[in-house]
Amino acid sequence: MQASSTSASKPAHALPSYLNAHDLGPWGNYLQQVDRVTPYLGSLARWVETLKRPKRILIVDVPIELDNGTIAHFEGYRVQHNLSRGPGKGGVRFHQDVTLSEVMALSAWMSVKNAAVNVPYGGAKGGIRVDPKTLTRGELERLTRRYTSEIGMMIGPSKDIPAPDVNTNGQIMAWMMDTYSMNTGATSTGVVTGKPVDLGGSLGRVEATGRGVFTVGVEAAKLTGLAIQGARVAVQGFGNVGGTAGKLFADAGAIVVAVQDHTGSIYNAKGFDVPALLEHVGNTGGVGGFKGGDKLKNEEFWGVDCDILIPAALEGQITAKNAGKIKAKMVIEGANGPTTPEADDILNDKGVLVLPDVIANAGGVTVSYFEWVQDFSSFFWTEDEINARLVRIMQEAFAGIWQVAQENKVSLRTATFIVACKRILHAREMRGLYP
Ligand SMILES: NC(=O)C1=CN([C@@H]2O[C@H](COP(=O)(O)OP(=O)(O)OC[C@H]3O[C@@H](n4cnc5c(N)ncnc54)[C@H](O)[C@@H]3O)[C@@H](O)[C@H]2O)C=CC1
Ligand SMILES: O=C(O)CCC(=O)C(=O)O
Repeated sequence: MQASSTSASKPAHALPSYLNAHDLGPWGNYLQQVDRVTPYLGSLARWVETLKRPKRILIVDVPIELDNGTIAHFEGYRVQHNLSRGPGKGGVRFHQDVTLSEVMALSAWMSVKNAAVNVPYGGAKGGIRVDPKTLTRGELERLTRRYTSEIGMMIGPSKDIPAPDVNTNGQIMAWMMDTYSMNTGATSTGVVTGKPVDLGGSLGRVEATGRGVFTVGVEAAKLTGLAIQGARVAVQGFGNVGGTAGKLFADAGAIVVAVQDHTGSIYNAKGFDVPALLEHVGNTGGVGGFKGGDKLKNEEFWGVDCDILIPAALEGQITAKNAGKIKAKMVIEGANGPTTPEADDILNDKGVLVLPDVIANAGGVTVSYFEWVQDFSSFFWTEDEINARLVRIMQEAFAGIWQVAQENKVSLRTATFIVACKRILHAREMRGLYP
């Protein structure tokens, strides 16, 4: 039977207007990545629309009293993109530029990442549109607690488990855990991960994302014949992820020649003293003003002569404008979504190997998974055990993705999406649609 003109003009998969546009910043970039994987999904392609719509979006008003007595209102979000493989999992970002499009994309990349390393989670992400550097400690605590109460209906150890992301850390997670526990009447350590070790946190979680970046970098270097000893490394973002990755590469004999963060860009052709740079960042809040190198213009950072480039700051940093300048042989995405689809194509055409976020920065959530498991059993592992398990999971996942990329002659990003999206959609298919 032929479709009627009404049903033909209104396809069953028409997207809600707020999800549709390819120019929706990070969410638009994510949609393009899904379009690229669809031809490789076989019969599961009929479920692909699932990936193009977040399951739940919560927008909350977060009012707090500032120290000066005024009431300030902040916009907060929690998005659960997909829950087919398990509870939602993903960090919380405090940043003045947070938008719904960004949180939607970050939650979707969590779904893909969690499936890529096969941890039993769906994908979620949260954020508050705030510059936390403008708040006092008391204001930050009140903001965190109010936000946690506002999203309380969505989170829980078996529902959705937040964790740290940009500008959030163990202290924020401790306040979130405490607020949720007070509201539910029972201490619930498993409601967030990335907590301080004394509150049910896991050894190794702080360094886990950077360690994962390093691990996949080493694996890819072995496969492509790039020597880590003496390799020149440039890092954008020298916080939790970039700082740890930079240190691990330096410890392995690489030289970190350029670093950029929100306070500026610096360069040292002989390589920075990375522990001294980390100490400077710890004391001053950024790399700007570090004496052990020369100042670099921010736009010059991308053209620095290096072998490995690690974007570890925010989305949309490598674009059609600067991708052509990149000299690195390998880009390891510590950040989520640092490369636009257009830049991806430019790098691919230049023969630059891109290790995509959805596998390269999966070390953090992998150790978050270990933390959650340890919290449930109240039995804690040694740091050596954690690091060994992390490295094994990252190596095995990366080897599988590498093979899929070779077999299908596709980029590592599309290969990671093939592996992950098949797992998500297979779970979706097996669960069925009706309650
Ligand atoms: N913390 C984690 O476990 C994970 C983080 N990620 C991703 O890694 C990236 C960095 O996160 P974290 O290191 O946790 O955050 P962080 O807050 O510790 O560090 C962020 C870094 O980005 C820099 N930055 C901010 N704006 C910048 C700008 N306009 N230009 C250059 N640098 C800028 C900051 O100066 C800082 O060095 C984010 O994309 C995050 O989503 C991914 C997986 C896990
Ligand atoms: O540790 C987690 O649960 C998630 C970390 C995160 O937000 C990410 O991988 O982007």
